[in-house]
Amino acid sequence: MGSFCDSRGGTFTEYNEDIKSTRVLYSLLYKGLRDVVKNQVKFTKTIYSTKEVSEIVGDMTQLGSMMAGVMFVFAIFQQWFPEELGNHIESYFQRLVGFVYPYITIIFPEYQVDEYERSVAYMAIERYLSAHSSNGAKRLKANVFEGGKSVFLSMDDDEEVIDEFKGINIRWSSSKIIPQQKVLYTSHDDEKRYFRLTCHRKHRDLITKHYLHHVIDEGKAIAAQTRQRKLYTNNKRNHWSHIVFEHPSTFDTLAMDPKMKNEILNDLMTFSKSKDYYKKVGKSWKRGYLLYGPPGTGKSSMIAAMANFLEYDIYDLELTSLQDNTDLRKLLIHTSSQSIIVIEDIDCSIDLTGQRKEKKEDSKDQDLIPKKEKIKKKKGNEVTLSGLLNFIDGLWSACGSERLIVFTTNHIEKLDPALIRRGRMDKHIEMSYCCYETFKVLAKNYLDLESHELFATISQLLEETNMSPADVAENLMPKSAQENAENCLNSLIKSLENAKQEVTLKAAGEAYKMSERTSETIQDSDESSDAESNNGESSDAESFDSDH
Ligand SMILES: Nc1ncnc2c1ncn2[C@@H]1O[C@H](COP(=O)(O)OP(=O)(O)OP(=O)(O)O)[C@@H](O)[C@H]1O
Ligand SMILES: [Mg+2]
Repeated sequence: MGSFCDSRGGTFTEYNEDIKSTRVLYSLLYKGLRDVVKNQVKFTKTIYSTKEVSEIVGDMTQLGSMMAGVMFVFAIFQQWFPEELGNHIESYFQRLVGFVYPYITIIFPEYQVDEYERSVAYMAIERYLSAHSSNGAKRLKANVFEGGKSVFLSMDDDEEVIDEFKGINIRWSSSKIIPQQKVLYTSHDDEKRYFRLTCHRKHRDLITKHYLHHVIDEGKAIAAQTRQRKLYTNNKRNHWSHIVFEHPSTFDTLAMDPKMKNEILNDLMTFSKSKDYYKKVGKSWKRGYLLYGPPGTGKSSMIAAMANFLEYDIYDLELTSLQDNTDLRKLLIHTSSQSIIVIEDIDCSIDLTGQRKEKKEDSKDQDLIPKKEKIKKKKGNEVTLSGLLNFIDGLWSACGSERLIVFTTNHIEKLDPALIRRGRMDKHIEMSYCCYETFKVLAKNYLDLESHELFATISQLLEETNMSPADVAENLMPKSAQENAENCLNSLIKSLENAKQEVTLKAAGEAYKMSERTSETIQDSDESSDAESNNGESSDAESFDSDH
């Protein structure tokens, strides 16, 4: 703590002992300040004479008391003055200002009224200003992407820049409104940002008819070029939080049957170009994919490959953290177009497996079954099947466009038919165990091998075992710099032989159990037939006796 000399030579620490209350502190500080100013500060040369300094201090005191008086009157005025009268006076005042003030201002809020999504205009202006005039701004905000490779600079709050368009100067400023209600802290979601455009009113037409379109079109073009794809996930406050999405999986690295791969690529390509077609047939522009198959067969990798192929964002929806269907709808509204909404392992997300009452065989349409019933809930989870069905294919599915909805599961048999019927899950894709075609793609990707004498053995073994592409990939990955392609192929053959042995043992075990069961049944049936025959003999003897 710095020491502070006053006329009595005391130091700041002495003030410490006397402090009783803030009032005392203020008067001490005021006295200290007056002493310092009056007695001329020791380490600066004399600027004013003592007489002048005391005049200044005197004026300052008068000024201070005058300001206090004005503040007091203003507070009373604000408190008691009738509001509507105040509004009238204010509107007349605004008009008066309008006559003398030659500029117009246009405000662009970050969120439109009652909108969940950021306004397109705001985002386009943000992009435009960051590219065009952020070099004029003195305070900038930096968003770093791709691990620092790309930095997006935008104007900081309360900053101002001048843009020039067809010879006229347009002033842009950015600001934010802090919520009125007293909150402990304002999170990002509470602050409402806006851009303000100011220009001379004689350029009104040029601005509204040409300049704004130019800004928004150019901002969208810049956004498309520098688009950072994002991976979103729903957080505890039922908002989407995101990270930059960078996943290496593509359809080239995805090992699967080439015919099936092409079919999926064509399906995706057709979907992304069918905006008018979906409009013509009256369907919302979305498509459902159900990826099912054993663990480690590439379902999640397929989703990443789809997103990279279409350049879509991914919304990874964790159903278990939702409270109810409203949360589900709210999240859906917040998703942007050109995105994939993913629910992984849908069979164990919430209890959707067979929670419907046993259906009578003759029930015509699955959808007639009452969907309102609540599913046995995990603690606090009120998301219902009907909520999910509407999410996929109901009225709510129409909000937003160009969107894929992807479910993955290891157990398709557990899922409710209504959930995966066409129109909801339009395309069902089975990701299966590794076959020879899949193996060849993995060998090419992992070992740069297109053929090898060991391939024939591997092909034979793959037919006799069920090994997932994940396990095959693990074997093909060199574990040290010394391991070459042949070592990896041999390690794969070894694993396949072990898997084959397990399959044989398992089959043998099943066969043994089966034979056990049959011999037991044979034994039982022998015993029962013996018993029957004994019964038969005794009853014959009885009847013989009675006849004779
Ligand atoms: N068909 C495949 N082609 C290429 N790599 C694959 C394939 N299947 C699995 N893999 C590899 O195995 C790992 C696991 O794959 P992935 O996560 O996609 O499996 P999954 O089907 O989603 O499994 P789970 O059902 O357990 O979620 C990934 O690192 C991926 O590289
Ligand atoms: Mg997965």
